[in-house]
Amino acid sequence: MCTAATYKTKGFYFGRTLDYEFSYGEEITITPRNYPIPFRHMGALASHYAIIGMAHVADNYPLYYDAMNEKGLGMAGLNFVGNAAYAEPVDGMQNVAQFEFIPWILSRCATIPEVREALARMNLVGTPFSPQMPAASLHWIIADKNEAIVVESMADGLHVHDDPAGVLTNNPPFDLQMFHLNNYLGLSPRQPENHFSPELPLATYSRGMGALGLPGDLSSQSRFARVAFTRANSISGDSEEESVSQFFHILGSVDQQRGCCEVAEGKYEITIYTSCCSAETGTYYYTTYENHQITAVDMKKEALDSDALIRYPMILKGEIRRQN
Ligand SMILES: C[C@H](CCC(=O)NCCS(=O)(=O)O)[C@H]1CC[C@H]2[C@@H]3[C@H](O)C[C@@H]4C[C@H](O)CC[C@]4(C)[C@H]3C[C@H](O)[C@]12C
Repeated sequence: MCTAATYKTKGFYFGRTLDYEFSYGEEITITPRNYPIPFRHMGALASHYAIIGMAHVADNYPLYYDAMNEKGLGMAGLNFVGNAAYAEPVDGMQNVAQFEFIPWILSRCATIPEVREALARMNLVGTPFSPQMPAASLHWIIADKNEAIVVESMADGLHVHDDPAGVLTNNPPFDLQMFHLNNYLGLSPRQPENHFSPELPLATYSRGMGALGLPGDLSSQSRFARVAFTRANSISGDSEEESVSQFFHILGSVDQQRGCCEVAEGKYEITIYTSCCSAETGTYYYTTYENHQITAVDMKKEALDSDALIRYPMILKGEIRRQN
């Protein structure tokens, strides 16, 4: 399972949890402006916006999971198993393989209106990266500081949904996830009043009862509701530190602990990493399952006009700061 979210203070923040039972060996990867990005059905793009994100690099190609470009546009791919369906290449369209979707969008678009235009001439195809790496079944959240959208390629075509909740998890399809939120419209961060029956002596006995009924399990539908509630009611200061700290708390509401989600005998899905990209500073912040210290890679400190990928392995292990 995975969860992605946006967050706005004075700045704009975008990130995700990557929940799975194993890792592909991902690294924080910067694609500088002059790295020629090859496209299977279109040739290479010689120069473009710089991109920072989490990627598995194979044959010197950045297979991004989530990323942001230097204009502050963010994009993440999340599992959409059983629902994702990709098209065959079509003449006269921009045929984009699903593993190219993040670089294709982030290399050329600065805003969501530009993304909508690009999507109108795109055909998302199932061309695999390699025989060992078949097309992943994904759907995507794309966001700038003003709005978020979700892109789902299904058997009946490409769907582009507005995402006013600013979150995405996995199944079911996005329109059903949004509809399901109606079940929770009575929840509130404030204490509830007795609407049950004036004839019964009902009263609150604890703080936090306004959100009683928010689902606590790890299913994607429950995580969608939980993270949407947490994000919508989040309050923090405007500084980068306060915003980033709050962002990790928002995604912390759907953190997956080892042991709670068994996917096969003795195999457990966990939150392998959590990320937060800052649009203003071009920084990729992350934590890992064993490293709760927020670690940062700042793309503006790199030679962004270069032509070679810049890679930072994740710092996987944290340290306990001892006070005595
Ligand atoms: C497994 C990851 C998604 C995690 C997730 O959503 N888990 C939820 C599980 S469930 O639905 O709730 O069961 C996805 C996100 C990005 C994916 C990777 C990226 O798409 C980049 C390449 C794409 C290639 O086609 C396949 C390998 C790959 C390297 C992908 C492997 C894998 O499918 C990743 C890592």
